[in-house]
Amino acid sequence: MFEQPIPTLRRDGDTLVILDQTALPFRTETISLRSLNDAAHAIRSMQVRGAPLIGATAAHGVALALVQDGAGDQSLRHALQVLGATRPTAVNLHWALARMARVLHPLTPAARVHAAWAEAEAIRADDAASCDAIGRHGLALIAAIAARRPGPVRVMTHCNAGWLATCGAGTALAPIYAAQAAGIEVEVFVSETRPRNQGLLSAWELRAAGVAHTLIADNAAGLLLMRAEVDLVITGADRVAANGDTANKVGTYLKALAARAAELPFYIAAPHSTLEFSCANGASIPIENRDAEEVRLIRGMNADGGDGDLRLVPTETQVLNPAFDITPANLITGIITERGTAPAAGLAGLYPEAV
Ligand SMILES: CSC[C@H]1O[C@H](OP(=O)(O)O)[C@H](O)[C@@H]1O
Repeated sequence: MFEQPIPTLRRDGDTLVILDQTALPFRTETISLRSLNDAAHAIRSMQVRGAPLIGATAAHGVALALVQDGAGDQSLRHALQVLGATRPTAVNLHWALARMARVLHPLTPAARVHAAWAEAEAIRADDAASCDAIGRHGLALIAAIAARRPGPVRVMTHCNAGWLATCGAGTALAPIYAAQAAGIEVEVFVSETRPRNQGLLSAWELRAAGVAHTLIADNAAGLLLMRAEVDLVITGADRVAANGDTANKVGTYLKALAARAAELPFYIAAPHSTLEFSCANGASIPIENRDAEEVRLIRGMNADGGDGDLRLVPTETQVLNPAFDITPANLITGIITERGTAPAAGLAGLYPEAV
């Protein structure tokens, strides 16, 4: 089982300790969440981010709410509503809250607090196990490339779908860590991923793990793919529809288009909590529009090592800031899940009980 260098989330009595991802990669800081509002803010502000981690945090947020506000029906309904409204695209959030509701609604208030912590922990453990399995299945793809020719296997990714985005090894980066453990040489091309630059989190992760990586501007990805300087692309996902259409960090679609034009394989890595079989296709996946200031500003480190925001344009500048886009199934070579890798349109074969 992959061990996170720093737990992305950890229960401590009646608090939830999270790694503050708005401080990374410049500062490593944790925050103790004590209430429903603390948990909701942590998700909305992206102190915790990444589809699986958002779900696990929301699940623990329900437990925090029942401890602080009581475990009656109204308190439970309020907690589910507040947490469910934090971010719309990552289905993991709604999957986790629905699972908490199924467990908690039938119980008496007196039994709910213990059950909430237990179910939230089960969601955390489930995700960690899923990440490890995704790593094993994704390793097979990397090993097949390594067997064909000498030299490092060159993987491009997008955003951060590493251990920081989950309760375990990550999704898109889990096969990278599995390949490293198996002694297979890999090199990762990491896109900065404007505007929140989650690619810097992947660079931080990979540097700490000793995995060779190269940071590129988002707009450089097309040239590397066109030149076949990449062997395969693996990204994470926030929601996979029944037909394989996939929502992921904005910019994923452009990489999928460029990979297809270069006839290179493009994979999505996603656990079952990211798959929504009741969602027919990508057209019905809600796309989160985030605050315009995320685009108008950029965070960095100044000469004396402090970090802060720099303004790129005046506040009067009009901005559109969709946080995700949709990659159609026909551009996706396969989806790597904890049950194996399937063609994007063939997920039902891995989850017959879900359809
Ligand atoms: C395994 S993380 C999946 C997904 O979540 C990230 O979104 P955000 O950083 O806005 O929470 C990104 O889309 C990752 O690919």
